[in-house]
Amino acid sequence: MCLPIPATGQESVNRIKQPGISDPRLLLVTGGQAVDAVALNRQDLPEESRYRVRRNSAAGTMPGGWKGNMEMERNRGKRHVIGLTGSMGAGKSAAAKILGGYIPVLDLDAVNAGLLEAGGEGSRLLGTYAWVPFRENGAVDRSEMAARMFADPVKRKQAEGILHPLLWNAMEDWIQDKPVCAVEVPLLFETGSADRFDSIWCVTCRESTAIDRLIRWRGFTEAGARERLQYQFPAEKKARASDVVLHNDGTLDALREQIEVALHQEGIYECVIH
Ligand SMILES: CC(C)(COP(=O)(O)OP(=O)(O)OC[C@H]1O[C@@H](n2cnc3c(N)ncnc32)[C@H](O)[C@@H]1O)[C@@H](O)C(=O)NCCC(=O)NCCS
Ligand SMILES: Nc1ncnc2c1ncn2[C@@H]1O[C@H](COP(=O)(O)OP(=O)(O)OP(=O)(O)O)[C@@H](O)[C@H]1O
Repeated sequence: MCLPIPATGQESVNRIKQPGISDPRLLLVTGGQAVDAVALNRQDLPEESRYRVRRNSAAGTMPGGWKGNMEMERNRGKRHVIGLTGSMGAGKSAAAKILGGYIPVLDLDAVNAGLLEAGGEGSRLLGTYAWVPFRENGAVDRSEMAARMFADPVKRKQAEGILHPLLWNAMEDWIQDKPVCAVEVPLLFETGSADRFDSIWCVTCRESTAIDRLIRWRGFTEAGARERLQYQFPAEKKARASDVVLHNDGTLDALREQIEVALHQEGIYECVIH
């Protein structure tokens, strides 16, 4: 798949042809189109060899000329991990699905669900607390667990104390062989984890939109949605602390457009095969 470069495509073509960037393995731009990670993924190469990201020193701007290319050369091999966050119902998973068309994305809620399955490490460790509800098959009963956890701060802290370290371990393992990737982390700021990421993207929308979605698509009652949201930072606080804000009150196409712009801004379309 190719990402169109709206304004600076031709510049990119020219810059990459400048002397000094003579590495024949650079595979960047063809006729105003940047070859992105997906295109490179189609190559028959081991994953870690497919693409590298260049971080722009002027974060949030389009790649900046010759100096930018020098930096790309220097940063070759540096891993780039995006933390994708936002309040519940804002559309993180919807954004993750779109982003997953370009780079690998890990969903920590899905990892958590696996940990709570029968025989999962989370189920095993949570079994030390008598209040944790289990199904007959040995899996944690997530809906009852949510009811108990969110009604009692001590229980919530106990569960988080067991599950969060397991989630971070799973994430660290997963990102190891991913030069460019994203991780969907609902409680990124609440857990003080910003430093784990090279850039943070926040999906945001009006609270009423999020609550409507949670009622309509996720089976929440309004009270249930509001209860869980009260344990998360306000959406504006998350947005203020993020590098990229994706506004998701509109259509999924509008969300996709913003994601594509953000991929350009972070230089993720500038790829090299090494
Ligand atoms: C409470 C549990 C059992 C509910 O499971 P369920 O399948 O209903 O929901 P799921 O895990 O898909 O989470 C949905 C959303 O709930 C919110 N949420 C989950 N845990 C928490 C929490 N501890 N505090 C605030 N919000 C939370 C997030 O926005 C998340 O995206 C589960 O979320 C859980 O085990 N939570 C504790 C682990 C955790 O903190 N996960 C988030 C990691 S960043
Ligand atoms: N722009 C949109 N237009 C229509 N539906 C949307 C849009 N964004 C998200 N949705 C839908 O709203 C619901 C909630 O979105 P999503 O699951 O992505 O939120 P989330 O932030 O991941 O929530 P959680 O924290 O619970 O995982 C989903 O059913 C999703 O398909």
